[in-house]
Amino acid sequence: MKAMLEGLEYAPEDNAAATTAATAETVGYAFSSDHLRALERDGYVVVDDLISQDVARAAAASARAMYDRGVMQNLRQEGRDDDVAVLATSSLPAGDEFAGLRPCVEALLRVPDDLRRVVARVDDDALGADVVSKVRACRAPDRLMLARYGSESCRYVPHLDNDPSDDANDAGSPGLRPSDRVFTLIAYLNPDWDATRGGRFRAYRPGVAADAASPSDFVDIDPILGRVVVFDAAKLLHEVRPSFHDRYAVTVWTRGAELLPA
Ligand SMILES: O=C(O)CCC(=O)C(=O)O
Ligand SMILES: [Fe+2]
Repeated sequence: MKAMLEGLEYAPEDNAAATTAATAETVGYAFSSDHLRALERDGYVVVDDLISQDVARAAAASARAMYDRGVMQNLRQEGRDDDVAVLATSSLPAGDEFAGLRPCVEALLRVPDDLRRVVARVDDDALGADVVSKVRACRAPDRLMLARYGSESCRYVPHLDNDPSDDANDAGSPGLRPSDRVFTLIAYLNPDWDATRGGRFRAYRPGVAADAASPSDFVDIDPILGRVVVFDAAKLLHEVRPSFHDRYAVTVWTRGAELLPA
């Protein structure tokens, strides 16, 4: 197992700027000011062209291999049924069967720099102060989470990823606490997903309580291959609806700049 988890020597903080610069010529930037306006207005934005289908497919195969190897575990947290593996971005699992994760993770780790580029290009007045300050503050983290929801109606009840009213919000080491989360980035890794499989990501409108919500109070998003959802970790109430098929995703929580090592 140790050999399997050996590092790939990928340093996200250094690498983010370099890889963004290197790929900008060929792939362009995934985010525009419209994405940031949606993020501000709705608390979330869906981006379908950040990760190519090939990259997502390779990541999906590696995620499945991780599960098959028994690396993912249920956290026994009330309200969530997923099995997860928390991985250091600097030491993604080595070996061919896991290599597919890396390009997908790299794409997610570039997002903070990409968002800052958008903010730098756009007039501040055109964007809200809250989203601008969060984009300026957010940084690529040094951990990511791989999650699998099984087919037995596995779900995650409505919650905030950064919830000050939760006793556990400040638990953990600096940089890894829920309270450190700024934006949540989730890449879905599910080829051939269709509505009969359930497992939708439900995003509630701002200010709505989940137990009093009517259908016009939320949007359901299919976890299709290569789709990325970006949302405000402290603002967007969300859930995973019961899933009737294996459902994989990789999650990155961008964190505040003040938490970066000097
Ligand atoms: O996989 C998803 O769609 C969301 C999962 C989630 O909300 C979480 O892990 O906090
Ligand atoms: Fe969540």
